[in-house]
Amino acid sequence: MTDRDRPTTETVSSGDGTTERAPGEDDGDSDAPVDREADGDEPVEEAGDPDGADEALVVDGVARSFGDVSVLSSVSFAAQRGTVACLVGPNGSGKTTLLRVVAGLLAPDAGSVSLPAGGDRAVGYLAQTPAFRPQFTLAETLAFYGDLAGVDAEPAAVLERVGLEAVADRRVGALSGGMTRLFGIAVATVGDPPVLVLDEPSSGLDPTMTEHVGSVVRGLADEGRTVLLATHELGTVDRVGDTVLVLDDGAIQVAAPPDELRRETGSETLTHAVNQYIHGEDGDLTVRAGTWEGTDE
Ligand SMILES: Nc1ncnc2c1ncn2[C@@H]1O[C@H](COP(=O)(O)OP(=O)(O)OP(=O)(O)O)[C@@H](O)[C@H]1O
Repeated sequence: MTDRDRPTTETVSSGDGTTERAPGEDDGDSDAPVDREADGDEPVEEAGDPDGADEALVVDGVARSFGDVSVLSSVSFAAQRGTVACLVGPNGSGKTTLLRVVAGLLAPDAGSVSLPAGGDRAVGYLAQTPAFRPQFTLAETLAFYGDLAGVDAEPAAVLERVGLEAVADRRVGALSGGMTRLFGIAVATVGDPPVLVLDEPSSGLDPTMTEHVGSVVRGLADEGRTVLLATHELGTVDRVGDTVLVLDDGAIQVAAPPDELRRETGSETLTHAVNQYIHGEDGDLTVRAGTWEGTDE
């Protein structure tokens, strides 16, 4: 039995005003790996239901506000081991907020997140705009994040996961945009967490690199990890996603495989299908003009 097979879960309960917990978090978009176990301030529960062991990630009734603005009112879903769950929704619908709650960077006001306890870390996180020190090499950067998380960084193995093993000694500042994003994914896998949370891993990349990043993400899931990613690229969702989670109005409006969404809505494109679940501000089931950027390209 591997670490990942262990039928234990870590449950992060509702926030009730507790502080945010990520080491090194600064402006709310830190790419620092999360080390829940080293924090030692979160309850860890044994899973009561071994039959549910395939449900690697369970989000139950998560709510989160900023001041008097409610962003997430009640978000619930489960994701299985070895799958890619794609979180889509209009700009400002709360995707990043939800990912940060799942990654343990932001405490929920209510609800819970359950993660498998296998591996040295429960969850790895790629921020929407990861920032690395440009003068450090990839290997040095991985060692830094390994130290931060209290795990063996294993630079060679980690870089091999994303196909960057040949450039371990290159400075991060000399990487292309696509390679930097791949490196960010690699950093998220330090400590081999069973759950990866990736915020728009291929936004702004050219089509070839977008496809490559998608393949890397798919491969990470096929090895048994659970991937939760936020994206506006519905082509990527179609290629690599097992489940589409449509977030709008503070809740998951639908959770289903891409094909099923198209079938259920009688849609030819995934964009059209997803839009059927997004509420306009006037309550119509239409896309909010100017805020939905989903494409099927
Ligand atoms: N730290 C914060 N303080 C106050 N408001 C915040 C904070 N973080 C996010 N918000 C607000 O929460 C809402 C949701 O933001 P979030 O970034 O989660 O949306 P998103 O779906 O990821 O957007 P996008 O698709 O544009 O990346 C926005 O109105 C945003 O302004």
